[in-house]
Amino acid sequence: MASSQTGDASIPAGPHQPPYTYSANQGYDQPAEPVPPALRGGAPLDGEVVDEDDYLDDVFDSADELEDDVWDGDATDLTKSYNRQRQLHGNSQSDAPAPRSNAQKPTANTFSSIDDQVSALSKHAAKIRLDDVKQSGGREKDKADRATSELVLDQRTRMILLQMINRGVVSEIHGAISTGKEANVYGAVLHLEDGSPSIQRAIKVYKTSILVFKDRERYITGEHRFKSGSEKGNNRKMVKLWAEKEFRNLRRLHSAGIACPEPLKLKLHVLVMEFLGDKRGYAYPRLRDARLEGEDAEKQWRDLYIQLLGIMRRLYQVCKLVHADLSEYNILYNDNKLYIIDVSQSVEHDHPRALEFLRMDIKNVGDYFRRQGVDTLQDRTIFNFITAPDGPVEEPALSQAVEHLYEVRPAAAGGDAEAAELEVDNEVFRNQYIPQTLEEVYDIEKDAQKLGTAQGEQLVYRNLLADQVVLSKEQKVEGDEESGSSEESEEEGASLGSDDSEDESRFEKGTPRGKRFIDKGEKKQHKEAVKEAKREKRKEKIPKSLKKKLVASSSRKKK
Ligand SMILES: Nc1ncnc2c1ncn2[C@@H]1O[C@H](COP(=O)(O)OP(=O)(O)OP(=O)(O)O)[C@@H](O)[C@H]1O
Ligand SMILES: [Mg+2]
Repeated sequence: MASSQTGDASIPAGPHQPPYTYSANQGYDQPAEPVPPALRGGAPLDGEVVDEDDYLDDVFDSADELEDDVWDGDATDLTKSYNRQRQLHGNSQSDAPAPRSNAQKPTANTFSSIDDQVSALSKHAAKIRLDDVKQSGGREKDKADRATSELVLDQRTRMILLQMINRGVVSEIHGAISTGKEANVYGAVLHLEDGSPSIQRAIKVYKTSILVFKDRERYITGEHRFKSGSEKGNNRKMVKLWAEKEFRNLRRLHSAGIACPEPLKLKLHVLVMEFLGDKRGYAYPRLRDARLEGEDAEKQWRDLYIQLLGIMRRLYQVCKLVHADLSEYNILYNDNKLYIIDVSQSVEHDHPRALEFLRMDIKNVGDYFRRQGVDTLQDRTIFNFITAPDGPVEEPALSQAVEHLYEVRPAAAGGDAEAAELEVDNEVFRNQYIPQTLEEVYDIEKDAQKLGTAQGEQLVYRNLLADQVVLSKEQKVEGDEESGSSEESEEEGASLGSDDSEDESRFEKGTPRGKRFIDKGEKKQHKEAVKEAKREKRKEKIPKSLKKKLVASSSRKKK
């Protein structure tokens, strides 16, 4: 039981307990502060099983932290960061003598023990004020007076938050913007030294409870970034991966210019990101709670719908992601603009179930906007719009392309009949077969021949067939024959920590070679040759585990 951590006796005894605490840049200037109960007493929540030995180890290990590039220069310079924080939060109010400065550059190891680090952080304890809740008008009132138990942090989380304060990522943490099954989101603020206006931030804390991860399985199975499998059964590791996934996905969205919170800092299961809301700390409403006012509300809804379809295409084509939980709950709204959030479950577009998730996203979006009175397009039309390799990925061309879809859609009967027709087609589309793997698509060569005919139009995944799957595979093999070097693109094992760019080139459209049109016998022969070539290649292949080790040993470098 972790509560045993309250008593000193339960903490594995160090070789020697110094009477004074040494803190970086402060020297042995103060007797070790007793750790307030608020810090030491917090039992792990969520039914987490605790291994006492390493309960806080990873919190104080900076090896696996992620930050956005913006923070790189700053936050890795601990001296600078520490001094800044000391000025900001530390000793200005206390009567203690000015701390001695230390010319040596401190590192994480400067601290003599985790215990000391805990004490050192305790001075920030008062800056976490979770009962200070800001609620924007649209949200349900009952959420405002949440049970305090929901707001109690387990000790690891509290330590991470204190560390974030200590490092100047945020200065204070306020109440929860949202408490959910899987995560709580807190509002935070960063006060700046130069007196410029404070910056609001949002902190998403993933819960480590076992129950809530049940339905995560389907997103993970087939996701190569989770391939190692060893994570299964270890909640803390899973949650960490989950947070990391959200961080990386947000980074992809952000760099693709899709409106979303900019990810700033990640430590284990705690993610600090840009706050989407006003200067006073009120978060933008979810699209679900958005109130569009004015006489042109109808047009505003339609514009938002078109904006969202553009975002979905951009997400798919540029970020190579499917959101996989897109709905009015995971989109924030402000001033005619939509912000995409909650991308921890988003999958790569080559995830075995990516197309299924995309279809589900399209349904949710369509259903919601229809309820707002928007004349929506058919699910099938949108699916094709999003997955078609050709076409724009930038505004305003994206919106124009959607407008074009309205223009060219078959004339419908109008009124109820039209609605019924749309309903039927959507229903058919939603039940249509979507291959689970792209291999399945490749095998169905007959489908390739259907393309360009009326039958081909009915294929849900025709855009993938057209010149991505069939051609890219053949091209790849041809490339192999020429250069003998593209084995890498066959690799699925891009680890979670690796750059995904290699992956993303996989579906890039190349120049068509017309292989689909050669005669059947020749095609079969070609296929055999390809298989043989692959077999040969495999013999020389370095095992993935070895490769990883080699890469790790030659390029392991912390950010
Ligand atoms: N960057 C942000 N700025 C402002 N508000 C945010 C931000 N991120 C999240 N929120 C608020 O927190 C809520 C929950 O966030 P999110 O959807 O990411 O969590 P979640 O994974 O759905 O959590 P759960 O499933 O446990 O409810 C959002 O609906 C939004 O109101
Ligand atoms: Mg959500």
